[in-house]
Formats: sequence, structure tokens, C-alpha cells
Amino acid sequence: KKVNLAVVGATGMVGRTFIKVLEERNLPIDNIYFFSSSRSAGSTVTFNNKEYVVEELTETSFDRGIDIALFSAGASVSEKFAPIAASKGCVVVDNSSCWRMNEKVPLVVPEVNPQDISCHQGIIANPNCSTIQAVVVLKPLHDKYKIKRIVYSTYQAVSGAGHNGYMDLENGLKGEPPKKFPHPIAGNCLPHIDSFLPNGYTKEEMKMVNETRKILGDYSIRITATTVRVPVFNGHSESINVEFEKQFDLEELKEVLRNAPGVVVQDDVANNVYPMPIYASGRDETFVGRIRRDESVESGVNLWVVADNIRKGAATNAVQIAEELIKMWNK
Ligand SMILES: O=C(O)CCc1cccc(C(=O)O)c1C(=O)O
Repeated sequence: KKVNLAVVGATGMVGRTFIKVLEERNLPIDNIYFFSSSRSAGSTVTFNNKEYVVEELTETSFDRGIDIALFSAGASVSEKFAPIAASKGCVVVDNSSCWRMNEKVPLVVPEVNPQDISCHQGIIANPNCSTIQAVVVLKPLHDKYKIKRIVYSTYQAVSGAGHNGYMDLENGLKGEPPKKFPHPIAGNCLPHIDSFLPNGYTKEEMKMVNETRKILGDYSIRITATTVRVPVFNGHSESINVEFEKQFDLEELKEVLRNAPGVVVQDDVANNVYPMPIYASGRDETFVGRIRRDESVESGVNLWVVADNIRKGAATNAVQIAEELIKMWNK
């Protein structure tokens, strides 16, 4: 059975990657529609060698029998239009932060909690890029050793801030002042992603804390996070320190990761083999290395985790959710 699919935010960095991934994975699409703000409406996009005019998103955009809508147009667009789309029988896969913590909305990484997809009531939320790559690695370890505490330190690429963020690094390297970031990003690090909250954390840091617990379905896990913007064009890196309730054997733990869906272990420091953004960029897997025991606690491990924040961190994860929906409907 083929589906009618819409892409909302079609001209953005994630929107354009939705198109690329939809083509690569050859989803059974009957009709496809592309929507954007009035600013970009009228431009054209190419899908499967055919040109489409991008339409302005309106309240009636979903009156044409759309089965799935992939949203990546910002939280305010999702807040207004995702419920409208859902009310017309369309299932929304929303890449914004807007609906993630709503108890009626499953928050899904297909390799981690695919069973939550069937609980949807019209909207399924795509987690934050930094959370996705972390839980792909943490889920098999949580199942086997039960996680007690996580310390996240992230090194996030400028592509996570869209085209303007990307240009701040490109132009910053030529000495030009930043437009998107509050300070120069070239040759610098900004411990400031999204806005600051009263507790001194940023929204990005609290997204990792709250989303990890919801996706793993365990609100007893203690988590803290520091998220940092670094002068890397694409691909997020994360240092993840994990403490377990149970003891583990290091070689067994590495084997668990080697067998984990969506994970590639790159860990041979004698030959300078470890995950790097320049390698992960353009790929859909989550790469993990520097796997070593944390001798400072009873049962702990340090991990270095890298993934393409636009692909697995956003577009590919959302398209994988759409694939699961289509599989459910074709049973
Ligand atoms: O509301 C917006 O304009 C988007 C802000 C944003 C930029 C980059 C990643 C995210 C995210 O949380 O995935 C988000 C978000 O949806 O809050």
C-alpha cells in the first residue's frame, strides 16, 4: 500500500535531508507534497528526478488525504499545525521540541523503543539530535547492566543551528563577525545551545536529561549534561560517562555494543581508530569508541559517541519512524 506524504519545512537543512533520505530508502510513496513558510513558498524542490513547487503551509494544507507528514519547521509551526494535520487523519512525525514531553505523544528512536510508535494519537515526536545518538548506544547497556547515572558532555556541530549557524563558522574562519551565534565560533567553543533556563542549564541540556528518561522509560536514571557548540561543520560528538547498578566485563560490554542495532564500534587506539565527525558525517550509524572502564566508581564506563546530527540526528530517524508506520499499516 502506497502512502501520501508531506514534508513541512521542505527548504530547511533538515527538510532537504528528508528528501534525500526518502529517495535513498525508496519509501512506497504515491503522492508527495512540500510545504514551507510564505518566505520560501514558490521555490522548487526535486524528488525522484521530478520538480515540485513548494506550497505555503496553511490550515487547509492537510485536506487532501495525507497519510504521513514529516515536520521540521520550528517549534511554533509544529505547535499550530501538527494538531491540525492530526485532526485530518494524518500522522505527524515532528522533529521540533514542541510535543516531545507531552504524555499523549510517543518520543521514538526506532532502534530503541519502536513499540511506543503504536501508542500515537496522531503525533509522534522525533527526539533532539544529541539525545538520539546517545540512546542508540545506551539502550543495550541499560537493558543488560541497568544505568544508574549518566554524565553527558557534548561537542556539537554548527549545522545543528541551521544554515545561519553553518555560515557563522564558514565566514568566521575568514574573520567575519557572527550573525547567528552570540560570539565568534571559529577557533572558539560556546557552552550555550538554545536558551538558558532558571536552573542555569540550557534548554538543550534539559532536552537530553528529560528525553533520555522518556525514551528509555526509566525516570529513576540520574542525568546531568553540558552541551557545547564547537567549530565543526557537521556531526555531533559526545563524551558519555555511565554508571551501572550491575557489574560488567569490559570485553562483554564491547561485544554488546558491536551487536547493537544502528551502532558501529570504532575502537583501536593503537592505530588511532576512534569515531570522528568528519567520518560520521553523511552516514546513518552511531559510532562509539574510547570504550574504557571508569575506575573512579563502582561500575562505570566512558564512551565517545559520534553521529551525523542532520541525518541520524533528525532526518533519517524521522523517516525510519515513517517506515515503521507503513509496516504497521501493511500488516
Ligand atoms: O523552534 C525553533 O525554531 C527550532 C529550535 C530548534 C533548533 C534546533 C534543534 C531543536 C530541537 O530541539 O531539535 C530545536 C527545537 O525544536 O527546539
